[in-house]
Amino acid sequence: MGLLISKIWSLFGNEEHKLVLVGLDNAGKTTILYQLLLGEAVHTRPTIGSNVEEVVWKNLRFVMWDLGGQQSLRSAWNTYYTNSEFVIMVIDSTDRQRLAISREELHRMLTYEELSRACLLVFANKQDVKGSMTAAEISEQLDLTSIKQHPWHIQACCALTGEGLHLGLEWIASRIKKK
Ligand SMILES: Nc1nc2c(ncn2[C@@H]2O[C@H](COP(=O)(O)OP(=O)(O)OP(=O)(O)O)[C@@H](O)[C@H]2O)c(=O)[nH]1
Ligand SMILES: [Mg+2]
Repeated sequence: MGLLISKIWSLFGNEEHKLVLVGLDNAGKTTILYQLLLGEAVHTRPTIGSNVEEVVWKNLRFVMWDLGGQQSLRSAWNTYYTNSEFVIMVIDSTDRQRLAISREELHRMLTYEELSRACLLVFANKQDVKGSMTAAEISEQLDLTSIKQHPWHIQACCALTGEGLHLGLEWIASRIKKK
């Protein structure tokens, strides 16, 4: 009965979906969060701790946790994992040098029991910058095809204009429907 009620409840779009935005410092997580919330690029500062906002899109309600990506803050990411349905990893597509660090952080993160049922969306951000890596290149460097336990998807985007962000949300919505 409880399950039936929650299913009907979700049909009306009243269910909240928890997402965590992770990625190295300067990747563009906070810019993405506020672009989705406000439809504009805001001026950001490095996040110390986290930002949390409710983003309503179509008939879906997301609670988005944007976590600080500086090295000293990454060890605290796991304190946000409980009940997260989606992990959004944001990559600065201009930052070739630190892609290996992103790969390590990503694969370490996916070993957490709290995320065993989570889906992964990777945003290949900063596509407006000339010479930035393509989503295909990033996918290969992050070794995404080795991820078998989590549905995943990579989406090229530009947080400054918002281009690509809603395509990412479309994928998330498609995963919610499959649940
Ligand atoms: N050119 C370009 N710059 C971007 C884009 N997205 C974000 N930026 C810039 O990148 C810088 C860092 O953005 P933030 O959103 O603060 O990065 P963050 O991932 O939240 O960083 P931390 O909070 O330190 O983890 C800012 O100067 C943004 O304006 C993008 O798509 N293109
Ligand atoms: Mg930030």
